[in-house]
Amino acid sequence: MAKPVKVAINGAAGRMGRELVIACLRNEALALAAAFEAPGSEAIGRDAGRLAGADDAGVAVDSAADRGDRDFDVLVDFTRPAPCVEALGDCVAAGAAIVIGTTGFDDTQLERIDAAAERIAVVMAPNFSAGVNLSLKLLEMAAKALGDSFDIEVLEAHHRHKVDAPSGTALRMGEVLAEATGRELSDCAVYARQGHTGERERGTIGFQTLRGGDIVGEHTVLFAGDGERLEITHKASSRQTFAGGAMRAAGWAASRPPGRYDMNDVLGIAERAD
Ligand SMILES: NC(=O)C1=CN([C@@H]2O[C@H](COP(=O)(O)OP(=O)(O)OC[C@H]3O[C@@H](n4cnc5c(N)ncnc54)[C@H](OP(=O)(O)O)[C@@H]3O)[C@@H](O)[C@H]2O)C=CC1
Ligand SMILES: O=C(O)C1=N[C@H](C(=O)O)C[C@H](O)C1
Repeated sequence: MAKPVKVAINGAAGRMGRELVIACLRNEALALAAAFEAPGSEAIGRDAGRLAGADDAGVAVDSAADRGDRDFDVLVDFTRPAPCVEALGDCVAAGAAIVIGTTGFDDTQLERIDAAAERIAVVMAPNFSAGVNLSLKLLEMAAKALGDSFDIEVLEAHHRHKVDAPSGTALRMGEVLAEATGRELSDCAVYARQGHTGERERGTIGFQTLRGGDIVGEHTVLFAGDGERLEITHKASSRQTFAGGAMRAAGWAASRPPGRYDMNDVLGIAERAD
């Protein structure tokens, strides 16, 4: 049997971090090798499995400042843009791959990720669920088929703790929709409406953001035409769907050459639908 892939989890005490620890412990092809938290976090020193509500994992949470001293094949990061970018240097130095689930990066941070992908395998996706990644293909097909006679709106809803808006998934959906209809998202996105807005401008893609309670993550793309409308919806009801997908990506990434990959590469549905 092949040796298990050594996985480290950055942000191990977070909402996703705890789910990632559980998903890693459940996956026989993977071994939890390390877990990191922000320097000064009260989670440091605690067992990562216990912290996640599972059995003892035999892995104590370390400070991210000590990451360079630990041995792992893949780092899985669901934190914030700044700590994620900070972790890239350690991954490059160790020759380890990175799986990035964090969302909300600015252009400079994205350039740092692209630069790291020249040295190591980087799998980055704003959503690691199989359903959302399949929906990106469906959206591409629908946008191409319906053309600009249908108005497109992207609606997303998340829990009250989410700090970035629109969600990374909604923005990715917007990019796919814009590309499928020969546009740049930056030229056609409308992120807010208030007051006397005038009529809806043809060819724009609107985004609506809802925040509240414990909503795990819901996305709907509305294609509104004359006399009919099509809605494509994905609803996540458990963070394990993201965590399981991220662990699948970690196992896949460990043996990949340097490059920037996404979840459709992992799932083997990377070709664009024509
Ligand atoms: N791609 C996908 O499928 C999904 C992506 N996400 C994304 O994942 C990210 C995290 O979401 P969520 O788990 O809800 O957020 P949380 O705030 O619950 O978790 C983030 C964790 O990262 C920790 N952290 C902060 N700084 C560092 C550091 N320097 N080193 C290591 N860890 C650090 C935080 O610690 P502290 O609280 O002490 O600051 C916290 O424990 C978000 O960007 C979200 O959009 C979420 C779900 C699915
Ligand atoms: O912050 C979250 O929780 C989520 N974030 C991701 C995003 O921004 O798209 C994915 C998921 O919907 C949950």
